[in-house]
Amino acid sequence: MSKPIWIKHAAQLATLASEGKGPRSKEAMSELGLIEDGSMWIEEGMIKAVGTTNEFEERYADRVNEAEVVDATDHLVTPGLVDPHTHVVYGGSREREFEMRLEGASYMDIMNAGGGIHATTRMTREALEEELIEQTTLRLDSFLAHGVTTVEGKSGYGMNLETELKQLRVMKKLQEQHAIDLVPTFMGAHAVPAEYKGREDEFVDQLINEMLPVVAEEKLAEFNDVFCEKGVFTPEQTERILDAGKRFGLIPKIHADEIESYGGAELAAKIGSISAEHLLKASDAGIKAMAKAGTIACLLPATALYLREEAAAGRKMIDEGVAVAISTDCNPGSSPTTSMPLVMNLACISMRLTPAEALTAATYNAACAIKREEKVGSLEVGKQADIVLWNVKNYQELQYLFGVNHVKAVWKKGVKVV
Ligand SMILES: N=CN[C@@H](CCC(=O)O)C(=O)O
Ligand SMILES: [Zn+2]
Repeated sequence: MSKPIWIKHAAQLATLASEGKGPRSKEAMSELGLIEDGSMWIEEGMIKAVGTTNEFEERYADRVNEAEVVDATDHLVTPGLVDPHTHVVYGGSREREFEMRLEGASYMDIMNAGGGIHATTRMTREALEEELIEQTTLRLDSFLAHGVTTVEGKSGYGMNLETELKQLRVMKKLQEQHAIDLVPTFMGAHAVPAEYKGREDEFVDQLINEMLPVVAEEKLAEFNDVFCEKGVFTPEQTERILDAGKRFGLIPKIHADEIESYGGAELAAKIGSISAEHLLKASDAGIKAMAKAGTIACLLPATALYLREEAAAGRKMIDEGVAVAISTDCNPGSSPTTSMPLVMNLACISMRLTPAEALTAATYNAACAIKREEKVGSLEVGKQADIVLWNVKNYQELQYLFGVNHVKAVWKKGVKVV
């Protein structure tokens, strides 16, 4: 049995204590449950107590010798960050497209010419399972180094049964092998594969009748996501796919209104999608509908920056009552990054979230977007000891000193991994 850990004298402990209340919106996004000169007691991978160091000196006076003591003087301590939207399992890379976009080509031009998602699909179909495991492990290591302890991952670079299953099985294996918790999403509807060009509805039928049943039968995914975008899947096709997924117990998510305003936010609200992703071009009516339905907005400011597009209206969404989460969108085309700290910085700079809101969006609300709020996303008794010790004194400094990785140490389920 490992020693208990006592993290003491934290300059600031941002607990995000939420008492299971569910996604935070409006003012609740600013409530970080701060404790100054904070302490935490960790045992068997779980958080056993959270409070001030003063309280702990008395409470644990007779156990201090058995514990490993971590002095967090002058350091901020937060929950492990949660990334609720990634495409982390893929083959190959697309640096040439980066150059092409700088030369003037658009994301959709490249995709329609057989590049983009189609290029990664070809490379992922060709890759051996072991190669995908090796490449994805490096990305997950990098996530951990940036303070991220839980990552959602999507399939969607197969778009045939064989490769979709290969991606999902890679995630299952990595969930067993890697310290990070991986949450799997089926995204067979990421694009219409080249071999189905002009026969889009046939592909939707295949997805519903042949892929979804196997994914569900093998319990390889918890969520079902669709790229609802002009020229990809229509709102009607999206609804059919997500409805079918629901019948197999898969929870809907939608890539909505990324490139054009297409009714994606409205659809997410209408069908009870847990979240809608991107939302760069979401309409005002869509934002209002999401607030009313309690749909979480999963915003991806690094993607907007990388595509040189204006970021989503994060400030407005919060003011309208939408619960906002943020994510890297880690993928080989529109956001090849694993840095959630950078994403928090960008959430402030390009979407005008406050530093406190950005931290909530990257922890508790992110956990809610992947239904992990009972285990991670806040520092509360009974939760997993997923904890980050930062080289800054407070949460404002974390967002202010931007573009730098301030991680000093990371514990995953009570084990020091960084
Ligand atoms: N927009 C759709 N899917 C991904 C990008 C995938 C890719 O370009 O490979 C996204 O969320 O940004
Ligand atoms: Zn995505």
